[in-house]
Amino acid sequence: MPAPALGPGPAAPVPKARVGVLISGRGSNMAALLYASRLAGAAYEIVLVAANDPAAPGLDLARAEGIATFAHSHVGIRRAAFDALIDEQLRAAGVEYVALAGYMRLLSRDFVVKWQGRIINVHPSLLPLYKGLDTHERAIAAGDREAGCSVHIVTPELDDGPVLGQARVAILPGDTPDSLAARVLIAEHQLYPRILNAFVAGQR
Ligand SMILES: Nc1nc2c(c(=O)[nH]1)N[C@@H](CN(C=O)c1ccc(C(=O)N[C@@H](CCC(=O)O)C(=O)O)cc1)CN2
Ligand SMILES: NCC(=O)N[C@@H]1O[C@H](COP(=O)([O-])[O-])[C@@H](O)[C@H]1O
Repeated sequence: MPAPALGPGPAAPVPKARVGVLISGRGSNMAALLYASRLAGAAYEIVLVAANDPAAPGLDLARAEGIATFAHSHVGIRRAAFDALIDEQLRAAGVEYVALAGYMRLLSRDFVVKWQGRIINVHPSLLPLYKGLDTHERAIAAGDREAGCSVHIVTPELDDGPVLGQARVAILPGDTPDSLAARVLIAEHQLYPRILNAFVAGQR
């Protein structure tokens, strides 16, 4: 009796997309991306967390979780030169996609063009409403009934790229910018990992 023909065998695992996260502060969105990347079936892994402030608390969290980090102050360095420093670190780490997570620096055109189509950002408003900073103050001052967050493609213009996903959050009577920000942050932590996963999976 001839031995049964061996099938092709188990498919080779699809390598996970290598993601670099840029932060400036506490890094709660970075943490949400990191923990989601460890769930079964995640299409990405975080291979570097970089910050423009060596004192960013998110760096301690990343290091404690075994993620490589890079930090350098941007103060006194021309924007394009600083971005080139970040770019060098991202490429050295083999990063394929960049996720901005509370990164509070406008990126230079040269940097964005180099990463165009592979760099996304989470923004605390329902774009195109309230690009830039102080989004919750502005929504409350305008008397809006709802706020929220957006994940968008990063382009050279500020918060102007195509929106990949949004989550809406009701503005409650008596809301302050801080109380609203706290609820929008919950929505960000749910939206961002889902969008990043779909984004990298759709390009594999
Ligand atoms: N070229 C781009 N760069 C960045 C984008 C983008 O869409 N295109 N998104 C921002 C994220 N962001 C809001 O979501 C944002 C970050 C920073 C600023 C800003 O005005 N920064 C000042 C410094 C402010 C400070 O240090 O407190 C600056 O860079 O001079 C606005 C919006 C990330 N970058
Ligand atoms: N314009 C960029 C911007 O305002 N980003 C916002 O900064 C916070 C960072 O929190 P985190 O460091 O805990 O992720 C987040 O709410 C993010 O949407």
